[in-house]
Amino acid sequence: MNILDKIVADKRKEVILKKSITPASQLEKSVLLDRKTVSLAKALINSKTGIIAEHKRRSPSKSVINQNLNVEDVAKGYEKAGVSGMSVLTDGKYFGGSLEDLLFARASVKMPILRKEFIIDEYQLLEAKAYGADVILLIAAVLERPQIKQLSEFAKSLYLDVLLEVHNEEELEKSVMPSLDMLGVNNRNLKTFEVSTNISKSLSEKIPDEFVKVSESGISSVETIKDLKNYGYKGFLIGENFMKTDHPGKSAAEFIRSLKE
Ligand SMILES: O=P(O)(O)OC[C@@H](O)[C@@H](O)c1c[nH]c2ccccc12
Repeated sequence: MNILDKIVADKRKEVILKKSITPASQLEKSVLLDRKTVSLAKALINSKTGIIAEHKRRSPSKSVINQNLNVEDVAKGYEKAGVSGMSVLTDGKYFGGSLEDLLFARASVKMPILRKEFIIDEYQLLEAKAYGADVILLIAAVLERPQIKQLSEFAKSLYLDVLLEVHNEEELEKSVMPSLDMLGVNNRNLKTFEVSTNISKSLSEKIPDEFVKVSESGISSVETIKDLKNYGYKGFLIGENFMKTDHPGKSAAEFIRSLKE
């Protein structure tokens, strides 16, 4: 079994257990469920830089990245740096994140927040909204087209933006539908962890113009972003490059400063 299959198998068990503790009907009563969301897609269209900065403590590919930070400080630092949005990993077992991280990030900043999670069930979308997310991620590698349709339409009914992530042409072709807002190309293969920003370049022309294009993972230089902008990318998801430092907010601020030069 590859790592992605393992993560998803664990996620299915997790969702079943969570539903038995907190039923969906209870999540629907969350005070945050009526919250007005802010659109990441719109923020990216209106941004010169388009950085989406991630909170990620560890990952299966890198193990520990940074366990010493406070999510509220990271969120405030990113917002001060002028990023377009923040991504918060909520998977606990493989990424060391939690829904509490999402909630604390939400309480600290006004910018759009993405719940970075392996979504396989509508229940997780209710959770996303209930804990303060504005945007959800759907990963084409772990979903069939009918599920993508069902989950993205449910997300839209909650006024959440949808970022659909692909890694190859086949995933892109099976996924395109009107209920998506942004199409993300993951430069990292989630099964092998190989990283190459060339994947963003080669897939760019196959992404229909109505979707905001986002390039995800393995981005550590301003030059890479300047290059990817020529291929129509408006959003750039960066995790490790900021999180490996003692002050992710400060490194994001420096990064954005040099991107503007
Ligand atoms: O830390 P990086 O290489 O800058 O990558 C960030 C983000 O793209 C990555 O964490 C990610 C992209 N898609 C995912 C899906 C699940 C978990 C994590 C991810």
